[in-house]
Amino acid sequence: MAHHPPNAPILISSPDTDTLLGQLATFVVRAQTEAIDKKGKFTLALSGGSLPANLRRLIGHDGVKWEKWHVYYVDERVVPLDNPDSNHGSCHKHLFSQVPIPESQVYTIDTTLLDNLEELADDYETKLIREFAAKDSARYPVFDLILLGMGPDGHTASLFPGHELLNENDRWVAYIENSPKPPPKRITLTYLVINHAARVAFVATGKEKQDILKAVLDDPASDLPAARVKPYYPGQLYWFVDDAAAAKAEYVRTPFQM
Ligand SMILES: O=C(O)[C@H](O)[C@@H](O)[C@H](O)[C@H](O)COP(=O)(O)O
Repeated sequence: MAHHPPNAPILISSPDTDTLLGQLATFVVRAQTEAIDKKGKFTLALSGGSLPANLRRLIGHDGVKWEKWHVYYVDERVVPLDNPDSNHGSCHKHLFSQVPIPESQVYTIDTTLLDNLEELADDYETKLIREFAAKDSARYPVFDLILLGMGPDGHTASLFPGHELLNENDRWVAYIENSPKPPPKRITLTYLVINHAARVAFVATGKEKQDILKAVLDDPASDLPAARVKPYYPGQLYWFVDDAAAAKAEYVRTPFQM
């Protein structure tokens, strides 16, 4: 596949969390509707951290077709699904337990493999291959939407500054045993997957993200993990942030079209 340069990221900054979460929900529903119109389903990958709770405005939102959703995890902590650290556990608690999404369309890690990280990552990769590679002969999975968070060190997914996984150029799903953010054992989608998505959106709030957001958005040469998210054309990157997180960034803002 010939790769075109990435589109410039679109930064949407909201005065408060409520506005931000309402816009985020509208954005997700638009992506969903476009995907369903095109191919009858919506493929989505979700992060952990604050993201699952930040999707709460989707509950009861007009136009959500939960039965068409196919949900994967951007990264997952290698713990049982009912462990408080589990990203699936968090998504289940904040969202999926409250909406009619078919359980079989939420793709969790295989918890019989918790003691074998390599097999666990391979198994999750096989789930992606089943979803994406079987139907069209695409070389990479093309998610309709990938939702990311960013840590104050610039990490995203379980891709941490200076870590060897930043250069993973082969696997779609990789494992990490020494994550600096606990818990240490995780699996993560790699840039091969993230940068082939149709849309990628970061959600970042609060003043503890000010400096890192400036570093990522204002320096086109930044090689921080979050700055390496550059979806290939025609993929588009969005940043949904609040004014507290955006306070130091000079990057141009785009008003959200309701
Ligand atoms: O499983 C994880 O730990 C996440 O996927 C991670 O990449 C997260 O998105 C960031 O650390 C931001 O977390 P917050 O949104 O909570 O700041």
